[in-house]
Amino acid sequence: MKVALVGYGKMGKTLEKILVDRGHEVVARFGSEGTQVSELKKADVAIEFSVPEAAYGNLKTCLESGVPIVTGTTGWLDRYDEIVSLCQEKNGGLIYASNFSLGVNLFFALNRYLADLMAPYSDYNAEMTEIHHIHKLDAPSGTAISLAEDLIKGLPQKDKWALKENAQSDSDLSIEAIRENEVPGTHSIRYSSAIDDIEITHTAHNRQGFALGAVIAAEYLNGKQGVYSMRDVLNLPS
Ligand SMILES: NC(=O)C1=CN([C@@H]2O[C@H](COP(=O)(O)OP(=O)(O)OC[C@H]3O[C@@H](n4cnc5c(N)ncnc54)[C@H](OP(=O)(O)O)[C@@H]3O)[C@@H](O)[C@H]2O)C=CC1
Ligand SMILES: O=C(O)C1=N[C@H](C(=O)O)C[C@H](O)C1
Repeated sequence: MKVALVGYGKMGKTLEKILVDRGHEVVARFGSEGTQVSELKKADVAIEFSVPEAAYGNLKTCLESGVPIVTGTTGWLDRYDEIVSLCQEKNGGLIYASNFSLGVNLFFALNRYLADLMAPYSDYNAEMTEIHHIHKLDAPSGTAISLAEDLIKGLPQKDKWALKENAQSDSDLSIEAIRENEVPGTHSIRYSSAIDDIEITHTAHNRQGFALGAVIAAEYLNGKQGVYSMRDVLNLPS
């Protein structure tokens, strides 16, 4: 598979190693100078990990150039529906995931299960903490938002999420976003009562899992049209 890397920072470089190990060829690399359509078109699939303000434009260019795209950039999701419509209009291919690692996708399922289990027990209050490296531009993380949206669907006590400093009522799911050293990504969900706490945590040790998952997603998308998720790629139950 010929791959264009749109965004060639920490993730782009980790992706390149995994792509080469799996027998793929990186035919183009783009950074903050932006994409070049003639180079982009050499790829079977583009993998986009850039910055929140550039993601929408990059995805639009890929879809308009007929290049299917796997994107993991976070912080641009207010425009997700526009990109899905463009993908459908162009008969393109798209996979977005706030987190591509197998471990986090299993953790998503565990979070949904736990929220359903806790729904009748209003003595427990749910809260979330995410910890990332100091270079991260967005807060809360895309993964925390995915976890929060799933939790709110299952737990009647919460109706929206808010960063801890903005949380106003008991029905807000508080998300504490901590920025610390070079932490790759840690997410915890805690149910606290006066009697005890129940807590689940996913800790990434490095970026390998994110990058491997994105490469597996690109292998899945190659030659397909449509909008897919990591649940499709990993064949996980909905
Ligand atoms: N979904 C997931 O599983 C994961 C998602 N992420 C997300 O991926 C994104 C990137 O993370 P990371 O690699 O750590 O970040 P980095 O800051 O290390 O890299 C970002 C890269 O994007 C480039 N860039 C800036 N503007 C553009 C543009 N207009 N077009 C193309 N590239 C551009 C930068 O270029 P230059 O070097 O020239 O400045 C840089 O190389 C973040 O949003 C992060 O949250 C991260 C890990 C996992
Ligand atoms: O910026 C990062 O590094 C990460 N971003 C993603 C997110 O916002 O959830 C995924 C992972 O946690 C690492």
